[in-house]
Amino acid sequence: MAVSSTLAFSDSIIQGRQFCENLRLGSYGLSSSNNLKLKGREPRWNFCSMNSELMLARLRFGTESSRKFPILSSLTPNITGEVASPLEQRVYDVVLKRANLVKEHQKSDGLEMKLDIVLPGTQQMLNEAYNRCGEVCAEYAKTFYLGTKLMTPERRKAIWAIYVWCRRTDELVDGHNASHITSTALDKWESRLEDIFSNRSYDMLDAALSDTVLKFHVDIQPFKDMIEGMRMDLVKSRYKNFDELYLYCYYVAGTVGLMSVPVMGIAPNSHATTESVYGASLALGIANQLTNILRDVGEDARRGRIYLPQDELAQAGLSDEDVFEGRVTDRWRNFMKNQIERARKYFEDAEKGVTELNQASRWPVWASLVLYRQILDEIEANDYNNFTKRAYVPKCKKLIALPVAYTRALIR
Ligand SMILES: CC(C)=CCC/C(C)=C/CC/C(C)=C/CC/C(C)=C/COP(=O)(O)OP(=O)(O)O
Repeated sequence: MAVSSTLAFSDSIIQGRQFCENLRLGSYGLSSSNNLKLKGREPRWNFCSMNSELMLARLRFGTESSRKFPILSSLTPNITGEVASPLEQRVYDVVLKRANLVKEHQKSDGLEMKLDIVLPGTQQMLNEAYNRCGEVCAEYAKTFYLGTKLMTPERRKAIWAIYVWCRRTDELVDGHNASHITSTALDKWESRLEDIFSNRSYDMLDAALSDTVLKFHVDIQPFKDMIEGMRMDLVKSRYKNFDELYLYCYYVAGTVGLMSVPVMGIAPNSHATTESVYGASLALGIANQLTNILRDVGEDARRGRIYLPQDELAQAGLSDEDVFEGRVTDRWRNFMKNQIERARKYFEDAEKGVTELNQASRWPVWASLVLYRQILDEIEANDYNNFTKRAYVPKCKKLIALPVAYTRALIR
């Protein structure tokens, strides 16, 4: 099983690699220019920093998500006149749009899922494609895969297809061929994505995603935004403040939450607003990514990257050199405590949304939430040495977490 799924995924990576290679060589009719300036890109880089009081408040309370976005329910200025920063506002606009789209579709067809008439033969090919997506998911995200087994077959297959696309996208910048990847390659990946959404596929894994996005009315924007995150990763190795980091986390992980909600489905008896459920899914993506960043500080530093807010490092009396040297000092411990607190707040925001999902979708989400959050406990247990020690959740703790997650999934 492991071998065949590795092979299955290797195939897809090889196809992806071939695709990258073709892009590099310009054989898709594009020049292989390395020019990183992208059409329409500039406005995205117009990062606005927060005012210093707001930043201090953030540091004191750990996170702004619950304070400024009480599950993102309102963006009106609060009594002190604070509003979300333009970056967060922009991310939230995406959340609102996604939620409205879902509402419109629910009104128009009364179903979350569109049922299509499929030509004979196509269904068999699609089943094979979905099975391959399942194999990839089983190989690379074992626990999550296990959880998806509890979902309805249609939803489970759709989640696999989305997972595989995200994995392939990530492989472009993180995989073996990463050093060859240019923004032009990402432009081509994006136009391939547009083809997928217009029901034109390059390979069977694309075909599975095409089928999924049509059936579940999944919108293209979060997928495009994820590619934007990869573009960001190509050119950026420092983040001035949490605002910048937040946008990066949205691009590479918050988007996964937004892609998944239409498939996971909101419980029919839920009284929560669609926006709040999307907000929670975004929060889970952000929480996961922040945790991932905190776990991988040492590994990233060895690649010359620091995914930590530079201004907060400076306020803690730390510099890039401290991170590169990897000394665990009291300053570092204090800095880490604040970062962990912030990540936990995002997990808390996410929790409120999990209970609103369809019953069968809750377990995998709870399981991944509980397990990923435990990485933060392990960083603490390692006395904040995330330079040379990798925080991981031991198997026994994972095994305990699964029934806990299952029980939580039963409760509304
Ligand atoms: C909460 C609600 C309402 C819905 C849930 C919506 C979902 C599924 C959100 C999850 C988003 C998610 C899984 C984001 C990816 C985050 C992340 C950091 C993934 C890390 O992936 P790998 O790099 O493979 O991880 P490891 O390095 O730990 O193996």
